[in-house]
Amino acid sequence: MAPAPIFETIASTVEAIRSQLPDGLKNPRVGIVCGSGLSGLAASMKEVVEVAYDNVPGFAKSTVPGHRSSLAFGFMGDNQRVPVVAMLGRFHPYEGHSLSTVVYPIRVLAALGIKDIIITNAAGALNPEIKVGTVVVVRDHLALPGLAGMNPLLGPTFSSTTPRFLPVSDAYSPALRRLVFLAANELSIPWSDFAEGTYAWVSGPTYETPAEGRFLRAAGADMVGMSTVPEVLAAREAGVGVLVLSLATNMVVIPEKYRSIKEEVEAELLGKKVELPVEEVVSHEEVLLIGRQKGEMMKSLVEKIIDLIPASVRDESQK
Ligand SMILES: O=P(O)(O)O[C@H]1O[C@H](CO)[C@@H](O)[C@H]1O
Ligand code: HPA
Repeated sequence: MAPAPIFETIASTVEAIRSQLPDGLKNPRVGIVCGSGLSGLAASMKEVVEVAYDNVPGFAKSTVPGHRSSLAFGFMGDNQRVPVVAMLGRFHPYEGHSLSTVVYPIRVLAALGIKDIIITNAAGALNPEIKVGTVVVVRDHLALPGLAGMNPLLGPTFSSTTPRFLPVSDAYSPALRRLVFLAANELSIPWSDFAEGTYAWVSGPTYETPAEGRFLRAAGADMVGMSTVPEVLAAREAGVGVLVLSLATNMVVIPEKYRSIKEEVEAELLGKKVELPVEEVVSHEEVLLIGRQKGEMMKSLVEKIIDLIPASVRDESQK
């Protein structure tokens, strides 16, 4: 038997999810994707109902430390009571998930009715002016796997109304990006904690070599990570407004000059004292640590942004 078209599968997933929710939460307006170590973003939600990915047909399980595997539904906002859904844990291709599995939850969230999505991630900073702990409001991306043939939208179009050729030059909503800075101002978060930039998507799971880091920087990227872009593409395909917040959890190791083992050995042979450089490497533990340190600020920020999304804007499907 031919597999069911993807939108039919999604419709049955949506039905399965809604059957586990009270009426007020069946139609969330805003989606949130929690990046590595950022599952606490959903902690300010009220009247939370958690649905484990195990109980959602078509959802995989996240295998990455710092990612949980459930959807949290609840209300957010001080001024408004906005029904939201947060993905506590995402899927990455490097875990062995296909791109269609990676974007499946986004398509489901869109079918549940979200109008906007706030996608967060932990990422390495390529731009030396971006310090660890900075929140980078993403305004563009460089999808290396996508350019090389790994695009989640490859294949038959999602539905008869889905555009075959999706423009993505406008993928990152200026209206939503603006709200980040208004929210930061209201919360008195120092302006210096924010930057704007381009996110490079790489497949991972290896972190970058110095040459790769230099290459991405030269190509115009400010940040690099192993997620997000497939989700952005699926969200835009569904007409959902996208905001991406990248937390700089580490500097990508790009030494100004290579250590010369040849010179070191030569100096040693000549009896000279050799200062050995400290070799830096990135670790996922470091990534999670910064996520934990900045988690509270990110949580307040996301909550405030959701509060600031005017109902009129929230209910427009295209921005
Ligand atoms: O992008 P998120 O899921 O936040 O996680 C980032 O952190 C992990 C590497 O430390 C990678 O998965 C990278 O993409
Ligand atoms: N490179 C790629 N992905 C990442 C990094 C990095 O330095 N930090 C967190 N995710």
